[in-house]
Amino acid sequence: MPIRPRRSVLYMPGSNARALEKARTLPADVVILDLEDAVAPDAKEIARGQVAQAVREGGFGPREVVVRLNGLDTAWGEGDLKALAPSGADVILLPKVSRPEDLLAAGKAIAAAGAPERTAVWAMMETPLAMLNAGAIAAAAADRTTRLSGFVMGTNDLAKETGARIVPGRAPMNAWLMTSLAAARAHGLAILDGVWNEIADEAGFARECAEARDMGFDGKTLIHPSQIAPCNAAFSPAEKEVAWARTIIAAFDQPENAAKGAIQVEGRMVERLHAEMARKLVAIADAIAARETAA
Ligand SMILES: CC(C)(COP(=O)(O)OP(=O)(O)OC[C@H]1O[C@@H](n2cnc3c(N)ncnc32)[C@H](O)[C@@H]1OP(=O)(O)O)[C@@H](O)C(=O)NCCC(=O)NCCSC(=O)C[C@H](O)C(=O)O
Ligand SMILES: [Mg+2]
Repeated sequence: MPIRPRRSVLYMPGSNARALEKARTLPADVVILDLEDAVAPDAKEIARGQVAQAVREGGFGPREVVVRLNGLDTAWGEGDLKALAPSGADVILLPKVSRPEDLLAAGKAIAAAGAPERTAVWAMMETPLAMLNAGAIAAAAADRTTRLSGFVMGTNDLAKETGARIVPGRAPMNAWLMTSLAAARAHGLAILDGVWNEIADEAGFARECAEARDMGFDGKTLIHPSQIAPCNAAFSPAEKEVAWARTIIAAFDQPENAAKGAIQVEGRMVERLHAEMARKLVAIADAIAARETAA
């Protein structure tokens, strides 16, 4: 699979026509057109129609287009599936996945509703059961009928369902975040951090982006356009990091190092696993550069 930057992942309510229009021009790497919790029950049908039309019309350029459906066990799930599965969205995001069986059933329903093969599935990790089943849910990716290729943390629902508070540093949630992350990586999935609700608290947001990057998330889900630029900055490798990665790669490419497992570069011990990490970092930096020159 080609490496895609997924630094900034902006939710927008499917009922908000202005936001859907703006999605085509904002510098987010991924847009999530939401039919679930951002949309009031009275607006569900309008939102479904608007999102289906927006995805069909296209015009999102390099942005990955994700549609979040209502739960397939809700009054709107089946209608959402019929309208959105064949739309050509890059990803269908399923809310409140709690067990691997949820993904197996959804995969069948998505195929039956006419989704093209290229449409992938991401799972919202946002229930207490999902935290207990994270490894088994991620392992469902081995069954290709699930189409599973990513996790999205739902920290608002986790707070609601567990009573854990969302506090600076997120100590009450760190075990869940890191367990979900390990589960995702064990099975080759992308994983995105939850949202920061305090739109006006820019310093707090920057701190949480840096934490999420250091924890290993690919990017962070967002709720407002003002969060895109700082999020992109936090999840882009710094020039110094890219230069160091290139130095490591070049060092291992030297003929005298061809048979060595560990070498010294500029006073530091570097192993072949560091060269692998360096290649990944350079690939993501190149993908970001390509994204930023695109529309
Ligand atoms: C939070 C908001 C309701 C705030 O809206 P508003 O007060 O209208 O914001 P502004 O006046 O500052 O808007 C300025 C302009 O930006 C556009 N805008 C705002 N938000 C978005 C957006 N998300 N995407 C695209 N464009 C957006 C406005 O239209 C204005 O445009 P212009 O007319 O040109 O000036 C609102 O930001 C919002 O609805 N945010 C998204 C909420 C959402 O999607 N929530 C669901 C996901 S969060 C979640 O719960 C995740 C998970 O499930 C969990 O459990 O944790
Ligand atoms: Mg949620």
